[in-house]
Amino acid sequence: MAGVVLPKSSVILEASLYLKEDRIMIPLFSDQGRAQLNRIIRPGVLCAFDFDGTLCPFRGYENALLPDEVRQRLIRLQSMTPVAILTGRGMADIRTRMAFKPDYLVANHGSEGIPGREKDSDRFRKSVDCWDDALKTALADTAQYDRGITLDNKRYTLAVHYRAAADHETTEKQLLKLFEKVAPTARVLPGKCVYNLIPQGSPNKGDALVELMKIAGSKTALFAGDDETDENVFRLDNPDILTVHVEKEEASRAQFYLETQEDIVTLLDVIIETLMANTSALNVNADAPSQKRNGQ
Ligand SMILES: O=P(O)(O)OC[C@H]1O[C@H](O[C@H]2O[C@H](CO)[C@@H](O)[C@H](O)[C@H]2O)[C@H](O)[C@@H](O)[C@@H]1O
Repeated sequence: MAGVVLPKSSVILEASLYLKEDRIMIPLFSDQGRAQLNRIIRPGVLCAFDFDGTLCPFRGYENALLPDEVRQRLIRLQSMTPVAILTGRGMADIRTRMAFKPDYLVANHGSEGIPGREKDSDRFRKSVDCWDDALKTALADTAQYDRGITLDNKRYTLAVHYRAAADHETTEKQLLKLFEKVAPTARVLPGKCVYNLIPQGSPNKGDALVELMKIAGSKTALFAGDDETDENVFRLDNPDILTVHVEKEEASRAQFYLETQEDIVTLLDVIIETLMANTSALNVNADAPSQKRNGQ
C-alpha cells in the first residue's frame, strides 16, 4: 500500500482517501459514462444516494432539506425501481428532512436501518454515550478547544463537527489526539468538517448497499455520494455497481464523477430516461415472435 500515511494513534482512522492508487475518474456524462449507465440501469436496478452534499446541497447543519426538484424525480424513479438513501445522519433526523419515503433508508453511516442488523444496537449506543460524555468534559476546557466544535450524539455514531472552528488544521490535530484517549476504542471516519466516531463492528455504507441489493433482488446498482464516508461503497469495486462521486476528487475510488452537486437533477433525469428506454426495449423483445431457426 504505497503512499499510505496513517497517524500514530490508537484510534482507528478510516483512511480511504489516503490510499494513493493510480485510478482516473471519468466524467459521468461522457461516452464511457453513458455506456456504463446504459449497462447498469436495467429494470430492478437499485438506485442509492447519499444525502448531504449529494441529494442536498450543504446548507448548514440545521437547514439541510431535500430540494423539491430532487424529491419529485425521486418519487418518479421510485415508481419504476427501488430507491435507497444511505446517510450519515441519524434516522430520526433524516426523516424530517425529506418529505419522501425511499424503499430503504439507512442512517448513521450504515449502523441504522439495515434490516436484520439490529442485534448490536445496544452495544453501539453504550459506546457512543461513553464518547459523548468524555468529549463533552474535555471540550468544556475552552481555553484549549475552540468553542466552534460541536457534538452530535446520533445514538449509534457520534459526529464531532468543527466547521465553525477558527483554525481547522489545529482543531483536527487536537481532536485526533483527543480521540486516542476515548474508551472503548473508536473507528474515526473523517467527513467534511466532521469526524464521525463509529463503534467497532458496525456496518458501513458499503455493507449496507450489498445487503440491500440482496434484499431488493437487484442484480445491478448505482450509488452517488460525495464524502469520505461514501468511499466504503466506492471501494467495493463491484462491476455491477456504478459509482459516482459528486465533484471530481482525485483520491476517490469512485468510477465516475459529476461536475457539481446541481448535476444530481440531470443524473436523476438520465436514470429515469434510460430506465424507460431499457424497459420498453425489453418488452418489445419479449413481445416479438420467436425467430425461426434452422430454416423452419
Ligand atoms: O452521509 P451524509 O448524508 O452525507 O451525511 C454526512 C453528515 O452530514 C451532516 O454533516 C454535513 O452536513 C452539514 C450541513 O449540511 C455540514 O455543515 C457538515 O460540515 C457536514 O459534515 C450531518 O450533520 C452529519 O451528522 C452527517 O454525518
